[in-house]
Amino acid sequence: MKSTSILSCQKVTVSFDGFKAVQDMSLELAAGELRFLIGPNGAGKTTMLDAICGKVKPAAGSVSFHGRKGTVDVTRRKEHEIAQLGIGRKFQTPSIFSGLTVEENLEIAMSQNRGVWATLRASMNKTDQERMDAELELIGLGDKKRLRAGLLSHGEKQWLEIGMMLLQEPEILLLDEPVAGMTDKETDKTGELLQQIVLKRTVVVVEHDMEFVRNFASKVTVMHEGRLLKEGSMDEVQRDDRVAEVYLGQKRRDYDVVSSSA
Ligand SMILES: Nc1ncnc2c1ncn2[C@@H]1O[C@H](COP(=O)(O)OP(=O)(O)OP(=O)(O)O)[C@@H](O)[C@H]1O
Repeated sequence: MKSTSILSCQKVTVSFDGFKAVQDMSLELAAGELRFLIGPNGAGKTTMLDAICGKVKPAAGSVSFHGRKGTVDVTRRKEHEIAQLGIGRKFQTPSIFSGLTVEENLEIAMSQNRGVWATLRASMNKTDQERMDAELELIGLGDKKRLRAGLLSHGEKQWLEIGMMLLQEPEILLLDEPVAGMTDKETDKTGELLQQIVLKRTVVVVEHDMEFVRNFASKVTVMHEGRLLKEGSMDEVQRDDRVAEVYLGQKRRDYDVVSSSA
């Protein structure tokens, strides 16, 4: 039973010039869960991830990370410190080095974790090589490790970036629309990859692709106008009239997908 809390956000409010993009939002994550954060455009999903990774500072509320190094009040730390503590953030556009090979990209990610040591060591040792091979296998790019990253498909680039993040050993991974622009096959592979990742880590995914959410989510958090609207299984969320209403008002297409399987 995975029930140890790894992140606790209490009544978080984020304001931009007086406009509350996130308001009184609470979110509790258990270690090892794959949580989906959904809601219509402008609901505050991305801003909530920003508050967790320190990109924005809440005007009110608390964000406590119960990581390997004990409990940390994230709102008091800088973004790079939070990343080092174990909260990794992936944005929509992959930030990889296109001119370098897949393997070289992963090598750089691994050395970033190590700081000074990496610059002192010219080549990877056996343990590093094994970690790298395991990561390549996990992200499904083993046979493309010598290919220049710029030549990968859109989906493969996203997986490479996820692999790079994993080599930095985050305890929580925050992903913003990871399957946007992917083919159906790539989307399914991404879902399977996330299921593998949560065997060791906790993942939060902001997502608009409802079919993807339905296929891979166990617990879903719905936001609307900066607030928590509903939390529960996809079935519970799909049956909720208020959820249907906000999707009807703002995103007819998403709602149709949600309701068609309810
Ligand atoms: N830096 C900012 N300055 C001012 N307003 C902002 C800023 N960032 C976000 N907002 C506003 O806050 C609200 C929430 O935005 P946010 O991007 O968090 O929503 P979202 O749920 O992720 O939306 P989407 O699904 O469209 O990406 C929106 O109204 C947005 O315009």
